[in-house]
Amino acid sequence: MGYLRRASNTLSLPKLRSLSAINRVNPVESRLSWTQFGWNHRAFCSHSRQNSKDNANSIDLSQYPTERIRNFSIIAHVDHGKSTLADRLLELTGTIKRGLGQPQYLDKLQVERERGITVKAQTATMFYDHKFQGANGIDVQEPCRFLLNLIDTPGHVDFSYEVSRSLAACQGALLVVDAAQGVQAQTVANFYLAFESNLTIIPVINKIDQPTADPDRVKAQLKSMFDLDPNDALLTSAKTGQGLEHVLPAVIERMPPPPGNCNSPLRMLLLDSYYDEYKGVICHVAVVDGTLRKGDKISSAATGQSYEVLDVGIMHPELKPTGVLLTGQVGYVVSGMRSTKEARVGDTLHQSRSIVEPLPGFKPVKHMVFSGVYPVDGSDFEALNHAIERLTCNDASVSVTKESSTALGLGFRCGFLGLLHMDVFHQRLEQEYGAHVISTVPTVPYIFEYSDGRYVGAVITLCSERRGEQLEYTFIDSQRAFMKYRLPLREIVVDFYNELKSITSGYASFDYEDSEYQASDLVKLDLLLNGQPIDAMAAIVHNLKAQRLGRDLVEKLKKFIDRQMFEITIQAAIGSKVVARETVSAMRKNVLAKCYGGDVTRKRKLLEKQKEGKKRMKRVGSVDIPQEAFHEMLKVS
Ligand SMILES: Nc1nc2c(ncn2[C@@H]2O[C@H](COP(=O)(O)OP(=O)(O)OP(=O)(O)O)[C@@H](O)[C@H]2O)c(=O)[nH]1
Repeated sequence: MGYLRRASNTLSLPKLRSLSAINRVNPVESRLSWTQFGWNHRAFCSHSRQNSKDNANSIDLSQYPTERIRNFSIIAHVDHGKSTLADRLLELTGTIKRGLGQPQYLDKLQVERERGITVKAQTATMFYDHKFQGANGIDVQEPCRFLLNLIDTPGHVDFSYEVSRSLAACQGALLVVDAAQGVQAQTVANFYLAFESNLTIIPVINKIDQPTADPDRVKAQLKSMFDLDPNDALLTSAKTGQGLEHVLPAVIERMPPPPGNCNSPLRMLLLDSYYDEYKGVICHVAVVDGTLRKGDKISSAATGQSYEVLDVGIMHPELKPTGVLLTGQVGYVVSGMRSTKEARVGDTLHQSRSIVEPLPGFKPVKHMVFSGVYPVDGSDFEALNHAIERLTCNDASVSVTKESSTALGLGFRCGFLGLLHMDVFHQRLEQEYGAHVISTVPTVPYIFEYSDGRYVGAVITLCSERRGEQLEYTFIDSQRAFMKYRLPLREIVVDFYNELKSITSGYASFDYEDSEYQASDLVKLDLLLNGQPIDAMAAIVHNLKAQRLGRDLVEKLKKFIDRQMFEITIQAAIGSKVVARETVSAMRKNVLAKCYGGDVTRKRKLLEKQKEGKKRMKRVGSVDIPQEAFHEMLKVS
């Protein structure tokens, strides 16, 4: 027999074989000190004296120094029997009474019971009497009582974040595998989570009562896939109780006690939290170093906020106040946190008076699915806000940001670990908080890459349109390019900078210095109103651009000139050659207004007279050009 314990995160599986051999120590000399606990192929243990008489009110945690504590998780693929096994262990230790407890006691949420799956990791503290025996069956010592913290974890991949957080509080894990189904996808994923967390892994082949059970095949799989010694596997049936008596002794003998220094200043890892109507935010914590007592002043390393410890205790399996939590123990703390935002999962809590190095915390969550959540009735937005805040206190793996939709009004954009996680979140919102929501079609995150990749393409186009000559083009780094151009000054003075900023979303910066005069094919472009040149609007332009510019100028000027009693022609010309022309038509005075009926020749006479008058005005008339027209004309380049 042996156990698998990883010494470093970089260790490869084949190397583990020799490591497990190194870790085997002679058990005969063992006393109550983990460093002396050993393991022998023939060693066995006296199993439980049940502790059903354990009186919660008299729990004295000072009886349990770290060497008498074991923190372990149960991990497995979906439905391989974790929760059932957890129930049996709670019964075996008298933590819950047989038959009186509901099946899957630790699956407390309605959604868990309805769906028959675990979605929240749950912790329960058990007490168990154990005595070590030597190879010859002689007791090595008197039985002594151990404090065991069991964490039941979800099996579905969507909730693996719960598993990884739970493992942070453990030193060992029971890897449960269905004796008929063998190793499955989540068995592998969870094994590696535990392996990378440096945990001692004990394989438990469960459901051996099934007719199709084939424990030998599963043992071979465990050996070939994880290099776990087949002799280490425990064979159990959580249904019939077969083999269960070996589970807790194996936990005590093979798993190490929590590390940590009881004389160091307090450091606690915030594992989970939830909101209780009466007590406020209840935090689940693992005390890594030092001691926590009711009445202590503690601070959060993340927010710097301070709190007074109002209540402290263990989950046995319901909240049991103990007034203290010692190094290595897992329990709950009520500290008057008002908002769930204050209880940050992965945060380090410490005594306010001491300065400590924060614990590493947890890896950030990677959201895979996003969906909008809106109240069915828009006026319920605040109530939904409240419900989501409460629920995310208990499910830190959901990301929430406010958003608004034209059709649905104010709501939230939530990120989930998968579709089942999203579904469970919606169901919990409804069942636990009575919130009726509309959720939008789930979507996954995308990264957009614009087809031209960078802004440089647009900048090159702009510069060549402005008759630029490229002198230099280099990349400063993967994000930034440097370009040097020789550009005609006329092309950049007016709006080049604005255009550059606009096509690069403001990222490009621009500087220029004077270069010497250059020979160029230039012409003078005149603007004429009714044949008369307007000096102030004449421009020197490049010959190739003259016609287009002429057209632009003429069209633009037309917009600024009001209609008058005579027709106005606007022309652009290079010398005597007109390159563009527009006409502002005349306003027509109704000279026939007073002619009711009457002779048609009289009407014609009046119209002819009007035409003559207009010709005269056109010749002598002057056109008003507003000041802004001059300004705007400059912008046409
Ligand atoms: N025959 C047999 N059935 C078992 C045994 N252990 C558990 N089951 C059944 O297997 C099913 C799944 O058990 P659970 O304990 O809910 O499995 P789980 O691994 O906690 O499931 P998730 O929390 O969803 O991952 C239930 O119907 C149990 O009654 C066993 O030893 N033998």
